Amino acid sequence: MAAKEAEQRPNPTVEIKNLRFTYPGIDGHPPPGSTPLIQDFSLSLFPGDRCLLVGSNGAGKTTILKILGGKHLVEPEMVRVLGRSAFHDTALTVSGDLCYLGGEWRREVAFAGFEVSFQMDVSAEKMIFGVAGVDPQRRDELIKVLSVDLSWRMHKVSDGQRRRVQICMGLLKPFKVLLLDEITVDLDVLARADLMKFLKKECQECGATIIYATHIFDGLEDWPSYMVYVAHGKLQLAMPMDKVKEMSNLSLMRTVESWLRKERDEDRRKRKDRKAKGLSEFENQVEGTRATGDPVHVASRALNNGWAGGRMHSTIAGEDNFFLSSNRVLR
Ligand SMILES: Nc1ncnc2c1ncn2[C@@H]1O[C@H](COP(=O)(O)OP(=O)(O)OP(=O)(O)O)[C@@H](O)[C@H]1O
Repeated sequence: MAAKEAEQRPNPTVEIKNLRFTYPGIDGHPPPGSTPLIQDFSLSLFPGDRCLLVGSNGAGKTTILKILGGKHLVEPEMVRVLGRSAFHDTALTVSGDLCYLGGEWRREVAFAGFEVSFQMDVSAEKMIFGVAGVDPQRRDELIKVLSVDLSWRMHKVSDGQRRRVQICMGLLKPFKVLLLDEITVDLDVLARADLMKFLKKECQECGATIIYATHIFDGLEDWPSYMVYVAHGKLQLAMPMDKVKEMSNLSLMRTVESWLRKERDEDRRKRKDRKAKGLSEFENQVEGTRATGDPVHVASRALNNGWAGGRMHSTIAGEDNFFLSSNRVLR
């Protein structure tokens, strides 16, 4: 009976097993004596899951999404997306099956593949219809969902209007796994609600899996089917939304707020204890960087501890990085 049930269960679309990840220092290697930023992180998600990824600033959400999006190198068995290694199997992203819309995308989609800036004197129509191989029905639906006016000139629109065009373009190709790193910041309440409704439908009707990292919980009460809470690069909680609701009778925002408050109080207490013992207040500080190494993995530098020459983009915020940016969302 159990075997039959296991047989009927779909394969996970996202599978993370004991993930460890360390950002390299300036020499391309983790600073000696440091500890991994992401540790002991395991998670399985299935077709149809709408996962909300929450955690305080610096918890590791973006890092996890980028690893899933194949932007950082990790051991292939640690992260599987649609049964494949996102970093090694570039066909996953090229086909559109795996789609990452996050910080880099916000800056780069402006010219990546289209060779035009999102702030050029070009119409929204030209931008959107310039994407080849798209189902016209899906395109029409997205234009409607995001209320894009095709006559908008991209150099004259507001940040939110530009964002709508950008999101529309990002979603034109159907995806099986979508990774969203807070892309709705500039959207008005209506645009955001309609977009989240569209994304929910993609999961329910097409079996897509979405992981959405956000700090904005307005109107999200009934959106997620699954919650993941991460703190200091470690998984604190991963459970279906029904279970979260059983655990807490507070609103989604208040629930998350209570977790973060508890985490902050605990951090403060630890810092106070360390200070009282004459130790440095902050743990894991190596040469002023939070990017820390793993002595065990130093031996396996073939995997480069996350550094992928030529593929890992700079995440250093600065004017130079935003020259052709579609907006000014700095991370
Ligand atoms: N390229 C990098 N090199 C070294 N450390 C980095 C790099 N990018 C991020 N970090 C560090 O990794 C930690 C996790 O960052 P990450 O961006 O994943 O957090 P986050 O949970 O997405 O935060 P936020 O909610 O503020 O977006 C932070 O302490 C950050 O300083």
